[in-house]
Parts: sequence; C-alpha cells; structure tokens
Amino acid sequence: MDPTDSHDDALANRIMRYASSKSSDLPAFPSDDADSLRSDNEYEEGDEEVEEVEEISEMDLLQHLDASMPPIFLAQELFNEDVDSKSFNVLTADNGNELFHKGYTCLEDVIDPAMIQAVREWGTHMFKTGQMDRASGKHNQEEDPFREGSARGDYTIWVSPGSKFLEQSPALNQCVEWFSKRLHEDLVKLVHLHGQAEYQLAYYPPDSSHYERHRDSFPTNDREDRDQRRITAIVYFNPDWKQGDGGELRIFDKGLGDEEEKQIDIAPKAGHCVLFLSGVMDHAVLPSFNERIALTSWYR
Ligand SMILES: O=C(O)CCC(=O)C(=O)O
Ligand SMILES: [Fe+2]
Repeated sequence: MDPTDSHDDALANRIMRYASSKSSDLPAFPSDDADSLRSDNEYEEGDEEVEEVEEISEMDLLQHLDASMPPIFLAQELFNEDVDSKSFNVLTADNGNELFHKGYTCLEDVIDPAMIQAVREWGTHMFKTGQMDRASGKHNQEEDPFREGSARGDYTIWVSPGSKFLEQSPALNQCVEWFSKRLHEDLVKLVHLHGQAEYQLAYYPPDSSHYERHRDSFPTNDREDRDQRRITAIVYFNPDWKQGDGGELRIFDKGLGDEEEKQIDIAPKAGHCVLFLSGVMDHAVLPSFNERIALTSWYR
C-alpha cells in the first residue's frame, strides 16, 4: 500500500474528528462509539502510523492542506459575483479587491476617538477587576487540543449583541454595532456568509504578552459549511501606540505558487481595522510592551 494513502486517510479522519469535536450539531463520529472500537490487543504493529498521526499539530495539518491547494483559491470561490461596491457602507472597492486577491485589507479611522478612549478605559477596568478570562488555559485547551496553552497571553470576554457587557459600556455597544451592522452588511454582499458572527474583546497586558502564529479556521470552498469562520475583522483601541510598544499584528503572506512568504506587520493603532480571510492567512500578535486592546469579530 502506498504509505501516503494511509497517511492521507488518517489525516482525513483527524480532520473529521477535529471538526466534529468543534461542532455540537454534527452527528457523533462513528469511531467515537466505544462498541465499534477495537480493544488494545487488537492493534497490530502496522497500526503504529495511526499513533504517529495523532501527534499532528494544527499547523502541520494546515500545511498539508495548503500543499494540495493554495487556501486563497478555495476562499475565492466563496466570493459573490457582480458586487456593487458603490452600495458599501464602510468598505471601498479596493478593500474588496485586496481581500479577494491578497486575502487581507485595512481600513483607517473606523471608530470615533472619544469612543476609542471609552472602550479602552472600560476594557482596562474589566481586566484590572479580574472580569476577563485568560484566553489560554485548561478550558481553552480542551476546546482546541492542538494549540499550546502558552500560545497566547491575552485576556478576553465575549461581547456578542445581547451580552450584559454591552449594557455596561454604550461605547463598546456602538463598536459592536459597527461590526454587526455596517461592516457585516458589506461583507454579506462581498462573500457568501450565513449570518453568524462572534465578537470578542481582548486585553494584552504589557508584559510581552503575544499570540503565536495560528490560523482562525480551516480553509473551505463549501458554501454550506457553517462551521468554519470565513472573515476575521479586528479593530484596535490603542490611542498612543508608538514604535517600540510592540503588539503588531503579523500577517504571513504566502503569495501564490512558489513566491517567498512575506511578513506584513500592522501597528495596532487606534481606530485601524484589519480584515482577512480566516481560513487563509496565518497571523500572530508580536510581544506587546504596552496595554493593548482589540475587538475581534469572526463572520461565518
Ligand atoms: O489582536 C489581534 O491583532 C489578533 C488576534 C487574533 O489573532 C485572534 O484573536 O485570533
Ligand atoms: Fe487569530
């Protein structure tokens, strides 16, 4: 048997297990049924390679998937045709083109400075009073077994519409509305989305906290797929950011074909908004030496 075949089969199994562990409405994975599993002494020497594949990290898995098809080509299949950019609320035609061709794009000054200050103060207060959760840790590790517990040093809260936190901070509520209404309406015109979105406020303490290279979802071209995030949008609340404060968002731009990977560092300046294709762009947050606050939304 060609060893790559069994590797691929095991990999496909791994992806299915991962996908089913992430989604509550998928049917149970057949081999999760204890009765259908072989007992330990039914495993033979030839089964060892399955054990090896169990060790595969999320990044290895993504590299393997990328090698068979550049993820941007898959994501491009989800873009709508004949988009009328004149009808956008906040995006420009250039933003749409960049998102399609490069996988990421930036907007400036999307939030009013007074609101930025108010959200920053509220976020800092929430952190200092112990009301934000460390994003890494046991709970997160169970949800996402591939990722190292030390991969991220930020503290987060979910702030989806209806959350009690949005009643506490009218400024944050307005920011979430910008994401959930103005930006979401544009993105629905540009890309095939199902309408679900998640919003998270993150606080990075000034102790060189960072977030290691990762991707926010698996690449997909399946219009019916509701599990994978499609677009990530982040806006920053750091009014006095200066060179040396760190905390830049690093985007790893693989280009197409044999092009060399480029690293694009984006300063987390107040009111700047970065958008990228969640299943396409690897990214990281560089060590931050000043308090760093960001609001992220993921659209499916
Ligand atoms: O805050 C940022 O710039 C990126 C955060 C991020 O990558 C994430 O939360 O998945
Ligand atoms: Fe991310």
